[in-house]
Amino acid sequence: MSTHAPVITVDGPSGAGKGTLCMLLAEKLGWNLLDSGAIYRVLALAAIHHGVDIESEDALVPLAAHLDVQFVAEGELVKVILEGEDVSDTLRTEEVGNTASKVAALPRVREALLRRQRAFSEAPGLVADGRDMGTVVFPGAEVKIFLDASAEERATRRMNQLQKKGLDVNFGSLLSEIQERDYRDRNRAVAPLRPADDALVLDSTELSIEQVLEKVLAHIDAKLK
Ligand SMILES: Nc1ncnc2c1ncn2[C@@H]1O[C@H](COP(=O)(O)OP(=O)(O)OP(=O)(O)O)[C@@H](O)[C@H]1O
Ligand SMILES: Nc1ccn([C@@H]2O[C@H](COP(=O)(O)O)[C@@H](O)[C@H]2O)c(=O)n1
Repeated sequence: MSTHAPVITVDGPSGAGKGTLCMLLAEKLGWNLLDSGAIYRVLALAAIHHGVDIESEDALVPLAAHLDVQFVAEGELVKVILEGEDVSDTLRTEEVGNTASKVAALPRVREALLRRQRAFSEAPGLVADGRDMGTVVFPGAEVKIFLDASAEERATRRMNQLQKKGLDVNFGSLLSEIQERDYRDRNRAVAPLRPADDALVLDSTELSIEQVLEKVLAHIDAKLK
């Protein structure tokens, strides 16, 4: 017998702080966590490794359907293992993010990844991070958040994040990569990035991580009580 597990969805553009918020929520509630972007990134990386044409939906669908990927929790971090190899760091590069957004625009690829994402919904509950969590993957979710921030603020956050890792980055190119990815994600024909009709839309441009968490927890309390 399957039991219903509650779901909180957090959608929004790249660098808005979804991953950070979802990790804190999952930790606080003791719920499962789905980083759906990581699944699209893994597919992009698998396509690169296997020399699969990222514009060929026919070639990508079987790869998506049979992705050999494991998410292994290690303390606060989640290691991503693709075909036996730890790809956690490679996965986070802007190049892989950009390729992911290209493969994510293909309808049959998205369809092939749906079941894998829905399988994360298990007791006691799920916090799901992505672009179409509230609109397509979990339309019946109990709580839906759409987290936004200006492109300039998101590029600044990404630059600080990469600089902390010791990487040399250029603000202008980061900003144009973010804008290019936003445009593709918002304008694709299938599952475009947009807030669900019943989502709380939160602009975090002027908010700290703690302020975002406080507002979201108050909304969750109100919705789940
Ligand atoms: N409200 C905030 N204020 C300042 N920095 C923030 C805020 N929220 C998140 N950050 C920082 O911004 C960076 C990007 O955040 P995060 O990875 O959570 O974004 P994301 O929306 O999940 O991006 P992506 O969709 O590309 O994975 C991180 O370094 C994080 O610490
Ligand atoms: N539900 C989702 C999640 C992600 N994508 C696409 O993957 C790209 C990478 O996502 P990150 O969250 O890891 O940055 C993103 O730009 C989207 O194109 C998606 O389509 N649906």
